[in-house]
Amino acid sequence: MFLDRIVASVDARVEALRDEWARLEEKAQNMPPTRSLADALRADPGTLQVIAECKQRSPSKGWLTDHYDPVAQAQGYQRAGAAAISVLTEPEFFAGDLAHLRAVREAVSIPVLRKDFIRHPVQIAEARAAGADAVLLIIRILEPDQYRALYDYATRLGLDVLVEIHSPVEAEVALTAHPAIIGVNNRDLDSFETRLSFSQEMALALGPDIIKVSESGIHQVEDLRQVRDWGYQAVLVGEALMRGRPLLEEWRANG
Ligand SMILES: O=C(O)c1ccccc1NCC(=O)[C@H](O)[C@H](O)COP(=O)(O)O
Repeated sequence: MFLDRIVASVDARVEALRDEWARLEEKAQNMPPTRSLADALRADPGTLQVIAECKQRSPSKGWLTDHYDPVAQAQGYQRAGAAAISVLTEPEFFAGDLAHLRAVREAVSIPVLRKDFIRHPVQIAEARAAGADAVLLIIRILEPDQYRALYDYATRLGLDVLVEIHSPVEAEVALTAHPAIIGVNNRDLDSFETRLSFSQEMALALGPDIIKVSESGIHQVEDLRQVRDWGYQAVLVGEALMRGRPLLEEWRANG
C-alpha cells in the first residue's frame, strides 16, 4: 500500500534523528508559548474556519505549482482570512521541509500546523523546536497506545493536536485521548479517492462537542457550505488554494 511507503521513508528519517531527541526536547521546552489552534477554530462560533495548506506536490496530484514560495503563500492565506496555516514538511513525497514551517511561522500571526507523518516523539519535539503550534497525528499509521503517548507528549510540549481519522473504528481510537480537534480525511490514503460525504457520515459519530475539521477534496464554496451544514467548525484545504483558486475570498463574500 502506498501509505506503507511513506511510513517506511519516515521511519528511516526518524532513526537518523533519534540521537537528537534530548537536544530537541530541551529546545522545545524553551520556546515561546504557542498560538492555540483550537481557539482559532472556535473564535467565531457558527463561522466555518479555513486551515489553508502550503504544499508543493502531493502523491495523488503531483506538482501543484512550479514556483513554491511558502511564506508568500501563507501571508496571502492570512490576508484572505484563513484561521490557521498547515505546512507540509514531508520531503520525499510532498517536497516539504521543516525550514518552510520555520519561515512561515515567523511571517504570519495565526497558528501553524506541522503536516507530516508523525511516528515518534522526536518529530514532535522537532516540530515544537521549529516553531509549530500544532501537529497532525494520523490514527491509521499508529498503534492505539503509540497514539495516546504521542498525544500526551505533544500536549505536554504545549502543542495542539489535529487527530486525523478515516473510519468509524479510527474514530473510536481517536476519542480515547479525548482530543479537542478531530480531522475527518475525505481522502482514502491508499486509493487516493476522495468522497466529501464521508464527512457527513462521521459527523454523527463524533458528536457536537469536538472541533470537527473536514479535510481533503474541498474545491468550491458549495463544499464549504455542505460541511458547515453537517456541523463542522473548519475545513483543511490544500490543492484548490495551491492552484490559485480564490476560495477564501469567495467564502468570505458568499458564505
Ligand atoms: O494528498 C495526497 O495525495 C496524500 C496522499 C497520501 C497521504 C496523504 C495525502 N495528503 C495529505 C492530505 O491529507 C492533504 O494534504 C490535505 O488534507 C489537503 O487536501 P487537498 O485539499 O485535497 O489538497
